[in-house]
Amino acid sequence: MEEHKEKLEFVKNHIDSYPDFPKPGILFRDLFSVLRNPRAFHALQDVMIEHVSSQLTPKPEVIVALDSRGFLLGPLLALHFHIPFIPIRKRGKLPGDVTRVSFALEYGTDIFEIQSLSLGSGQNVLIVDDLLATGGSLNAACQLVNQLQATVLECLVIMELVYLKGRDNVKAPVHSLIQF
Ligand SMILES: O=P(O)(O)OC[C@H]1O[C@H](OP(=O)(O)OP(=O)(O)O)[C@H](O)[C@@H]1O
Ligand SMILES: Nc1ncnc2[nH]cnc12
Repeated sequence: MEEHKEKLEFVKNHIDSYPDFPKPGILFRDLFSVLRNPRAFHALQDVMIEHVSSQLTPKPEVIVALDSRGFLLGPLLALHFHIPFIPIRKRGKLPGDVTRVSFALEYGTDIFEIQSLSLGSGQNVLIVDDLLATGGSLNAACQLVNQLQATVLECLVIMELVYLKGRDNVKAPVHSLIQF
């Protein structure tokens, strides 16, 4: 437990912050500054795996992650737990039959898509992303999972911008490892 906290603190200390990026008024929290440091990236992987192993029941059957920074994280869990990795992508990037939803961002609007054959009815899904801001992205992801008749066990994010109250907009349990 102490070790878990120390690893989280270590990761937090490696998150760089950029005021007024990409727009005035946004304080951008940069996941890439963690990935740049192999010890910090490893600590991040450890705390994600520990969370799923010790705090999440039932266990996920599928990892779904969000375009694009979620793609750096979801596969770490999918490989570790030997379960499928499924992407949710911004519009027009996925081939075949897709299920679609539009949503609002902290700085704009967008459309998310998932391949319709990628989830089975009743599957337990863990959704992974780097950051929770307004919650628009994660809630859209939950809608897509639900449209395919699967169940969102939890949305796991590395960083939560608590002051934006984004978790109130997500109709599924949210767990954040680091809060700002
Ligand atoms: O809680 P929200 O207000 O929805 O914002 C959070 C989302 O915003 C960022 O992605 P972005 O859309 O900037 O895309 P990127 O990962 O491709 O940079 C971030 O990686 C989350 O996915
Ligand atoms: N403040 C922020 N920092 C990094 N990514 C974000 N996505 C939405 N808001 C963000």
